[in-house]
Amino acid sequence: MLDKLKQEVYDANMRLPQLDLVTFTWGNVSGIDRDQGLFVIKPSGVDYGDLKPSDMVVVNLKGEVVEGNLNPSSDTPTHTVLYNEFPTIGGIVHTHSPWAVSFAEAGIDVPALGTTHADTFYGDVPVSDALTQAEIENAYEENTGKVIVRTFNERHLDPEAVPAVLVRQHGPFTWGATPDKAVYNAKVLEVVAEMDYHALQLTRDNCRVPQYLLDKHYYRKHGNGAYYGQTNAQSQNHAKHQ
Ligand SMILES: O=C(CO)[C@@H](O)[C@@H](O)COP(=O)(O)O
Repeated sequence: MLDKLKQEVYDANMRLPQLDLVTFTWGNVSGIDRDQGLFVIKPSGVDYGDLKPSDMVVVNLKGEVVEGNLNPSSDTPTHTVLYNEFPTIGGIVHTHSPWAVSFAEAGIDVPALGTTHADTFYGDVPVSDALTQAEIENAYEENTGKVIVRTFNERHLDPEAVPAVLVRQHGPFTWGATPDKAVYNAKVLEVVAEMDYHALQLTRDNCRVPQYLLDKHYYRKHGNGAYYGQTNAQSQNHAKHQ
């Protein structure tokens, strides 16, 4: 079942250690088949070096395992909430990448300070509220998803325009149209978090990007007016002549 998606999610999971986004077994990637209402996620606690595509666990949108011999990621309830509440996303990543986690632990948004940020995130990457003791002691991972959704609703954020969040005292979740895009967004978040940390060490002045620069860089790569990179035809033609 869903062998192609399992391979895609496996490949995306393997990019986490390749991109230095995870230590040990921390982190996980999932991907969804919206037509079937099923998603595929990394099994819990399995070392990336021991992982196989057939180890991926298939889960429905109620969070129930429908196929797989291994336990799904402990964060499966969080992914379940996000797939239900953010209907356009196709893949989700959770990591403990250190620069993003530093902002999550400090309770600080990753601010939009430059074009590197603006190319991927249309504004600050928000930090959520801390989960309450009750939210932690009961249905913790599901409540983690609910706190993420609450953060976006309360701050009137579009999850497509800002495909990332910092769960306070925990770490980043990112998402995208595909598992691979969610991994890309996770790496960009880690890189801009490190850049922001240093910029904020160098100056206490307001060094946020102005709206017009944010617009230029974000919409240059996203939306109908996007013109960054190559058209599909140009890319296919280029690939043919490799
Ligand atoms: O956040 C944490 C641990 O704090 C988990 O996401 C991480 O260890 C990965 O757990 P899984 O192996 O996916 O169950």
